[in-house]
Amino acid sequence: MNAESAISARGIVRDFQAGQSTIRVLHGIDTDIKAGEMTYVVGESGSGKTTLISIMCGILWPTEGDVQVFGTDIYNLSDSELVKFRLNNIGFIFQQYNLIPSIDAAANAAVPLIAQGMAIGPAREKAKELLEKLNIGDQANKLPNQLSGGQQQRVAIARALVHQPRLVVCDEPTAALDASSGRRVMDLLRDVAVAPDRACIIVTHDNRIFDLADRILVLEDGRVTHDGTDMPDDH
Ligand SMILES: Nc1ncnc2c1ncn2[C@@H]1O[C@H](COP(=O)(O)OP(=O)(O)OP(=O)(O)O)[C@@H](O)[C@H]1O
Repeated sequence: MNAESAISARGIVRDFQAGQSTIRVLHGIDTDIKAGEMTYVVGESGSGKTTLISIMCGILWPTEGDVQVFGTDIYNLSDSELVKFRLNNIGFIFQQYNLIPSIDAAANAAVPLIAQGMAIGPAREKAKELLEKLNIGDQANKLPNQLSGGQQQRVAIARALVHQPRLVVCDEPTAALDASSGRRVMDLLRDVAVAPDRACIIVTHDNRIFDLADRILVLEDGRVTHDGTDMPDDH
């Protein structure tokens, strides 16, 4: 692994069972995600983007291959070590927000801090600061089902960033948001997630934010076909 890599993925293969047959979704991916950068993963629907980022952030086991995150070989950890590693180092924003329905927005956003042992009062305060930055501070005491889709997404974003993880991994973080909320989310992601010892990976189809990428990986049928600072001409 080179010195500035946040993630080093080697020989990543992932198969899924579909009835009697096996489908190979990732075909031996070798890539490094650099620290200090916002890396986008783009590609057509079904090209394997969600599968790849799920493997990179320790929530989906590769069929073959190794992933190092900040020098830790995550799939060689025990289950409990991996849970702890994720809690301390990784923030996720997935398309399903997975908010806890029975607790309010501030408590949902505070979950990682509470899981790390912080008392509820200060954890809620920290969570509220992020909700303010995301322009939903006034929704802090509402339950998820009292919030719009875009507001729920911002609570999920606050939850992913509240413990200042070294790696933030996002699947379509701006999909449910209007242009100005989307920009605010991207600014916040850059503030929290882009630093010399941190990294951020974003899967997106949102061409309103393509200009914000430091680096773009294009996936086609489970292979990386472009790795550069700009979008390839045919996208
Ligand atoms: N749990 C699973 N079981 C079987 N097949 C799966 C599973 N998860 C993903 N796949 C298949 O793997 C392929 C890649 O899926 P993936 O979700 O990674 O693509 P994607 O590029 O993120 O797509 P999208 O942009 O639509 O979210 C698809 O053909 C999908 O049907």
